[in-house]
Amino acid sequence: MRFLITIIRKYPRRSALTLICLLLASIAEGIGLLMLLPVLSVATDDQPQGTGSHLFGAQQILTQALSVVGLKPTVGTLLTLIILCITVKAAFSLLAKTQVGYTVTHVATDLRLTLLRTLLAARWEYYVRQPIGGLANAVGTEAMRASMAYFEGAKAITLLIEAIVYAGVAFAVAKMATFAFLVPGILILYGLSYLVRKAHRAGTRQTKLLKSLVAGLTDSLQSIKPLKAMAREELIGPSLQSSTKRLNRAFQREVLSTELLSSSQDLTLALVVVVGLYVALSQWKMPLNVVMVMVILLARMLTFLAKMQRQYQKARTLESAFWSLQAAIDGASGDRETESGGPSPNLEKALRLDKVSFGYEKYSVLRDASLTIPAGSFTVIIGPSGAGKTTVADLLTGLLRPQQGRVWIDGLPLDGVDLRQWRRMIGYVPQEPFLLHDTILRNVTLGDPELKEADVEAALRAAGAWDFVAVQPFGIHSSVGERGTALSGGQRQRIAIARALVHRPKLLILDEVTSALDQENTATICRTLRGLRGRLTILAISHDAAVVESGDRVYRIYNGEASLVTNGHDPDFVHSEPAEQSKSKG
Ligand SMILES: Nc1ncnc2c1ncn2[C@@H]1O[C@H](COP(=O)(O)OP(=O)(O)OP(=O)(O)O)[C@@H](O)[C@H]1O
Repeated sequence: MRFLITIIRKYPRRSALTLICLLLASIAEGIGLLMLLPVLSVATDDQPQGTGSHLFGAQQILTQALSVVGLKPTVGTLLTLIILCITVKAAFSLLAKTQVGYTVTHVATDLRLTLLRTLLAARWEYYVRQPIGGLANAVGTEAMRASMAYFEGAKAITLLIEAIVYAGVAFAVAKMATFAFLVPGILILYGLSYLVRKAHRAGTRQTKLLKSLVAGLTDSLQSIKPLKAMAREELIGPSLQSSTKRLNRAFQREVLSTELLSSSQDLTLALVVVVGLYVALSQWKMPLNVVMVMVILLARMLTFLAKMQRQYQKARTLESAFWSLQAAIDGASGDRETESGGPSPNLEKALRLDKVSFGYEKYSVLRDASLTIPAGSFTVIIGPSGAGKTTVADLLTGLLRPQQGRVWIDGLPLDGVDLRQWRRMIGYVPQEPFLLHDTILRNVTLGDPELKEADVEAALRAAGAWDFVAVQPFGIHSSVGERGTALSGGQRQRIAIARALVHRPKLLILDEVTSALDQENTATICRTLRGLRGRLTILAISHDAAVVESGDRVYRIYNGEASLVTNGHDPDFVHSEPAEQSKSKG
């Protein structure tokens, strides 16, 4: 199984230790079982009759081995040795199982950590294409199922080793009988392997359905408020219910395959044992003590093989979760953001878009667009909806890369600077600010331990948020609720502005931040922004006349181009803004 080999390769030392322990445990068990032969011989006084006897080979080796260490093969000695073997087997089994258990937790944890690491290192375009619920499902459910697949697979290997050791011991006692049991047993298991494939297909289906169900549910719950307000929540019900029912059918198919395999094995392998017993006693006239030992050995060997097949079936059912998660990791690492590792920019002169062209697939958004944002200025970008204003901001932060042209920070091209350092200088407030289900304090600091409560208060005051924060039951320690639903839209926006300001950025980007604010709060924000002018560079995307009037440079994005509007204080310009949709086909 490819996925087991992949995991074994990933943890070579632990896997080797597990395999060695399993082998030693099985050998100890095999020796213990082999000692049953002389015990039975001594107890029944049925001594081997020369080299032709079934018992002779194995028993003679044992007797000789005992005499080497000065032991006589009495019942007492042999039983003591059997107990010793069982103890050794238990000790090695414990060690092996502990290693398997540790590896299981490592598999889940390492897969989660790898996915999280690659996700955080991925480019912005990657997230745009991903259903977020699918990624959450990968970190939660798929990592768990993948580690369980390894657990079941490791158990299958354990059982296979035990079956091989039993077969070896049985071979040492009676070759023909072992062969006669083994061949039909293996053929039967091979015949039943179609049930393993069926379970695998059911497991693959479950993995796909679980992913789409969680992705669908996450999407729906994120937009539950308008759906409930319009009494449309039942519209999302049918698709989620249908996925749940299909998932149930996939589970049923798995249960059916599992139970069919188990029952078919019980029936057919019991037949093999009964027929074998009959042939050994009546046809081959084997001595009773040999037959007793052989029945123990071969029945257990077949049981191990049957159990091994059932464990393998479980591993195959869960395996698809591992590949699905691995595909998510590969996808994210394929879209890894490249780090140029260049110099840190400073933004002392200007930020420039120089003849930049950018488009999404067939849509051309910007064509040869150029604009300059002088350091310390308050620049406003206006333009019709869909013109490409947010795209300009994304190009400046390096979230998107120009298909033609360049972005410059002073004299440095953006693709040649240390991108992380550049972004650390930016305070960004998106059009739809997100809040964590946490306190106001944590929403502002995002857990940055260097930020003190005094910094947070100052940022909240600058964002015009202090008035409402101060009257919250626990002040900055009050919770904002799920995605900030305990606050009004305008309050959420001001918390997001405080978050952007708290680390004292060099460039502040505000994307329609006053859209949910009343005149008074808009005026507060504008006052704050005017006060900040000169100390940092501000880029505001806005349709709001108050913001436009506060800016000292205004650019209009229209028809893929950026044109400098001479004066942001000219109210006529705002009102004469073209209303047409500017999205143009490339
Ligand atoms: N990930 C994407 N994939 C495909 N097209 C996109 C994507 N993001 C944006 N677009 C398209 O690019 C164009 C510019 O989008 P952008 O968000 O920059 O516009 P905008 O001027 O900020 O609009 P608004 O004022 O409505 O926010 C739009 O036509 C939009 O549909």
